[in-house]
Amino acid sequence: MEQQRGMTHAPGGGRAVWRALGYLRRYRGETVGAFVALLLASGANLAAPQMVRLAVDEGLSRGALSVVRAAVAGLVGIALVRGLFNFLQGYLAERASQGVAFDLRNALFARLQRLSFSYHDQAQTGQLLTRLTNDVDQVRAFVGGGVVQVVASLLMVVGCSGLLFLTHPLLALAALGTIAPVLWVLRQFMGRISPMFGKVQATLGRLNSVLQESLRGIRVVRAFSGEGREAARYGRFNEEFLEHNLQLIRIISSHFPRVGLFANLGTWVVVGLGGWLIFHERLSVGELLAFNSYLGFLFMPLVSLGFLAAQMSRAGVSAVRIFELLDTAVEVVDRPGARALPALSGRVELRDVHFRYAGGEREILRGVSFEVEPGQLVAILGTTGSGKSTLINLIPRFYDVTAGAVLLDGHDVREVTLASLRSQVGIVLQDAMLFSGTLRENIAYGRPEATLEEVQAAARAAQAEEFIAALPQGYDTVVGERGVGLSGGQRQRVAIARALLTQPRLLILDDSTSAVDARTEAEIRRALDALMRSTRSTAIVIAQRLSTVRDAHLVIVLDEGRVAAQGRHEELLATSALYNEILGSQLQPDSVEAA
Ligand SMILES: Nc1ncnc2c1ncn2[C@@H]1O[C@H](COP(=O)(O)OP(=O)(O)OP(=O)(O)O)[C@@H](O)[C@H]1O
Repeated sequence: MEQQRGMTHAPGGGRAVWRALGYLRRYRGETVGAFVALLLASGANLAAPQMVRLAVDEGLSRGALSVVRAAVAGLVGIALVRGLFNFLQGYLAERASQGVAFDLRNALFARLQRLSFSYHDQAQTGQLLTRLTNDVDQVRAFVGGGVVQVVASLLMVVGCSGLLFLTHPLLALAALGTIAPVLWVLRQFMGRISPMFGKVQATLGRLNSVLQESLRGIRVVRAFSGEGREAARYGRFNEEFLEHNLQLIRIISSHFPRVGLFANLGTWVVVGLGGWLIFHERLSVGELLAFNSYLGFLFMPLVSLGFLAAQMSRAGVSAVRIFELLDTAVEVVDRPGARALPALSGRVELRDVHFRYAGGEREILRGVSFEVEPGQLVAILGTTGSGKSTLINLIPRFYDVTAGAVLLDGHDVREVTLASLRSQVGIVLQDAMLFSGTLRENIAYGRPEATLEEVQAAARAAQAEEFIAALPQGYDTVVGERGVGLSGGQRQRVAIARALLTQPRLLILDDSTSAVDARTEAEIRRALDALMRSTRSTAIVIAQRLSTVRDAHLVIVLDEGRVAAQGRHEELLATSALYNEILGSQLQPDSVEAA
């Protein structure tokens, strides 16, 4: 889906560029400054041929050396002014466009942080990275510098044409006639180049996706000797990327010589018709020189308008991709008038909950209902794919129910603010994701202001203190990306400490203890029990161990999205065949529980 979207040839590219230009508003000073500087530089450019005309017509042909000297001095002055204003123009325009890129990147990042899980489920990370880096860069290249040049080039075209007419109307008419084919070539060029840009960006996105995926899964790749296959997959997209870029180059390089050819046409007309006019004394040599310079000046902005048009169409494609992301609706948001969830006591109720993933055919949860009192431990059990993870994702509103309701202390989670909801729910997910940084920073992720003592207390409760203390740098140990350098069990205990530090009234654990050995698991369980007793937190745990279901106040048995049975362990043992089956096949006995 992402790919198809990327492939389309940027409908609304113009509108998107226009919208990107709106970001210049914050850099109005720089933009206007660059524009004025460019106008002055162009003015200086236009004045130069007049100096040449003066030197030839008034100086050389009349033997007035002083006029020639003055004209040369004028040319030097013009060159200096032009240099200064060109510098200012370049500098200010770049400041403005860098500012726009800065704002776009921040806006995109903020949007990605807020977008719902349902979006991230489908989006390819590589495509998103490309939008934040390369697409922003394409827009940056045009906005600012490009737009100033477009306006200046248009003014230059008008100014030069005016001066040509002033110099000699007939010659001007003839010379301008040669521009028509140039415009025709540029039009053709535009039509062919802009769809190509869309393809290039989409291919780059796919290339980055393959790269990102195979780096993330490098262990799996090695384990299955998939290096060759991955290289081939990358190679395929890389080849496609190269091919699209080459096509781009072919379009560019086959069109510009034609522009040059037609530009020569103008010179032929000037030399031929101009020479005839001089011969018949209707034009001076100086005027012809000035005329030829202006004609040259006219082609410069025309050709650069061609380049700019290409750049603009490229920026348009990228801007569409950027705004598409910025405009993606965040599905899970605070409702208007949502109020903060008061301090929870920890009662949880699911009332006839139905759920279907966005675009999914099947209902994953079909009328799930249960109630949990504050401080209780709930164990969720079920066949694989029965919807256990999905169910616990609905409590902190990672997704919204399709029908029914999730209530905390009687408040529908959709009626309260997300911040107040999630700050009171502690979650340990299957993938104990850590960030590059110190262990202390990782544990304090949910409460960065926590003191070292608080961090230590959380680590102690999560049975992580011992291994952290054994590290040379202790809590200041820097863990790599995704917690590289720690074992799976260590990572999970850090993740548990992270959840505990926020002192949640409701704790949710998804398979959190599956990556630790039985002894550690027993220790963690004891720590959690102690914690739940002391804080009276409610805990909802996807059960992996017999001890969990035995201690649970309530066991929920899920089967294909329905609650097949619920009750205490002993009751279910006696009444539910499915429960007995799952106990036998899935749960690990607590051989070391007593140890
Ligand atoms: N993000 C998603 N988008 C679409 N469908 C999904 C998504 N996540 C899970 N599913 C589907 O929902 C169903 C339930 O998945 P879920 O992960 O909740 O089951 P589970 O009981 O936790 O399974 P397991 O015990 O194997 O982890 C599965 O059929 C799965 O294919």
